[in-house]
Amino acid sequence: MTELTETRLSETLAHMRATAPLVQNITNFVAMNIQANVMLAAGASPAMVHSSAEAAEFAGIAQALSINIGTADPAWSGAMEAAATASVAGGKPWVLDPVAVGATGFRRTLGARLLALRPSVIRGNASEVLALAGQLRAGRGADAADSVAEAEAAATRLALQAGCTVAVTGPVDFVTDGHRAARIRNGHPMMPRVTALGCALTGLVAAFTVDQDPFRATLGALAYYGLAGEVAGRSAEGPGSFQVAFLDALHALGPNDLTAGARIEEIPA
Ligand SMILES: Nc1ncnc2c1ncn2[C@@H]1O[C@H](COP(=O)(O)OP(=O)(O)OP(=O)(O)O)[C@@H](O)[C@H]1O
Ligand SMILES: Cc1ncsc1CCO
Ligand SMILES: [Mg+2]
Repeated sequence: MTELTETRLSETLAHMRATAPLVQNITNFVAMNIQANVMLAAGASPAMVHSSAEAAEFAGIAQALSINIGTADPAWSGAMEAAATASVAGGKPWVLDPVAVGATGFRRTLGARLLALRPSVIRGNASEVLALAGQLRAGRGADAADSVAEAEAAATRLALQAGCTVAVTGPVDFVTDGHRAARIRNGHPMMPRVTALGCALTGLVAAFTVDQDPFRATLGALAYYGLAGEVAGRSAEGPGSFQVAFLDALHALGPNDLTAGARIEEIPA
């Protein structure tokens, strides 16, 4: 049994639930509420702490950190860098969500500065991963304008250059640490119709990385998330009821459901 079988990946959810990790999130104004609710429904303990007065200090307390540049400004960017630095100094994982990183000079500079602070995982859509890897892409604001397949090579290069795991999400997700790679075929087309579900996933990935191999933890988090989307999609009548059903599904699903429902395609090295 390889380390990427559905059964082994379901252990990453069991571990996250048993740990209920305290995760600091420096996220955007749009995502704050849904991200905290997603993380609570999944079994993690989120704290939204972004002030430069306390972000670095709190990173010393939290078990993991997620940083999202969706609505960053110069006051926040200093807190982001200080928190990431403290997290790395404490030997803890941190996860970067480079929202619309190709859109403006401010985002490109901030993205590069955060990348230099050695995230454990980068989670973005195809346009964001292409832009962060140096292939300039505007995306459409926070939404992807490129396919996941187009970003796979850039993701692999970025993972090797930055020494981290890179997750590209979309209709099919791609995850690599530069040496191992896999695709995840779970998910539902309603997911990009609800704002900030990608941002919320980034916080969840941070929770999964606590005391777990970042590559396997990311795969487990993405398969679980996509499966919850499938369950929600069965009863939802539109984006509004989907969001409610999605939180319920995150709460209801367990490791055995992941073993039964995860659709992972391991890509030979
Ligand atoms: N068309 C789709 N079909 C199935 N699942 C999808 C689809 N698009 C996105 N997803 C899933 O939605 C989740 C969020 O990924 P997405 O790529 O939409 O993030 P994002 O673009 O960063 O979102 P946001 O910026 O709004 O937070 C992932 O679990 C992904 O697998
Ligand atoms: C819509 C939006 N704008 C800035 S951040 C954000 C949330 C999705 O990334
Ligand atoms: Mg996003």
